[in-house]
Amino acid sequence: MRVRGLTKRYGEVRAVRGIDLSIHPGEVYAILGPNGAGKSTTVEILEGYRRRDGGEVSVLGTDPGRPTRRWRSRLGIVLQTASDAAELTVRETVRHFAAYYPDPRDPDEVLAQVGLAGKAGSRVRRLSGGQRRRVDVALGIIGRPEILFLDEPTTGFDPEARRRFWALVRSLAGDGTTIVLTTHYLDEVEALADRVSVIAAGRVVAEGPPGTLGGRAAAMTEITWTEDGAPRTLATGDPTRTVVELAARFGGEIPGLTVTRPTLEDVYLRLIKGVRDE
Ligand SMILES: Nc1ncnc2c1ncn2[C@@H]1O[C@H](COP(=O)(O)OP(=O)(O)OP(=O)(O)O)[C@@H](O)[C@H]1O
Repeated sequence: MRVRGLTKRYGEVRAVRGIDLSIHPGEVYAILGPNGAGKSTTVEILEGYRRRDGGEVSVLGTDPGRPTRRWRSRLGIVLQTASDAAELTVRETVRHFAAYYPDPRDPDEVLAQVGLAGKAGSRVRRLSGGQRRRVDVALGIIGRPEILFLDEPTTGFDPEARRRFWALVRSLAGDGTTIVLTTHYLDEVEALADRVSVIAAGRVVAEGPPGTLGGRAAAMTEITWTEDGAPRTLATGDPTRTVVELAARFGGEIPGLTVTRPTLEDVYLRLIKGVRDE
């Protein structure tokens, strides 16, 4: 999947201002960014649901601006808003959608994968918000997509459902499905993404694996300890040496020692700070 110089405006709003992305087959790729950054617009253009103003886009070798039915059947999409709940049961709904695809997965297997086997006979309308979201995910994967787009997929999930969902994403990626994930949960990015791009004000401000995003691996580590009854803090790019020196000074145990590396959240907040919507 390749995007070069993508632009999109809505009247006066320049929602996407020249985005480049390369997403490799089988990769879990996360897109992070504040509300209104242009993530959904970008993803909807990739999905063939929104027209772009400029730039080049290729998804599975096709320009999403000229989508074909066959091409659409190779994509799985879980939109941000939950699907309308009809009077159908969960199993009926999933079976109904399976019929649209040339080589669908088994509906009951998919329901088990998303943790809805016990609700297969319930009407979708009667499900809780998080359970309905799982129906959306089931519909996203029923067609055995080569690329799965997940737009804030775990909103409303309880912690156990999120973990289960993460395992599902890993297993889909393990089977070779490319996953494009937009989310506001940084732990989700850390748990799942091979690479992440941070979009702010319609541009990519950083890209890389979560562990090294924005120079995270080399960023300053904060070391705190207690000395003469008072807390001490030191920021260092060489934490091991600092700890060794402190240990030598104290002749062993360092009182109250903590070593804190910057979290993905620290790095993310630094990256988007000061990006102006000019
Ligand atoms: N259909 C539309 N008509 C007019 N403006 C729009 C439309 N869709 C989005 N926008 C504007 O474009 C900008 C980018 O919106 P977009 O939905 O792509 O952001 P986002 O990064 O997905 O945000 P969120 O995290 O809130 O989902 C925002 O300023 C938004 O108000």
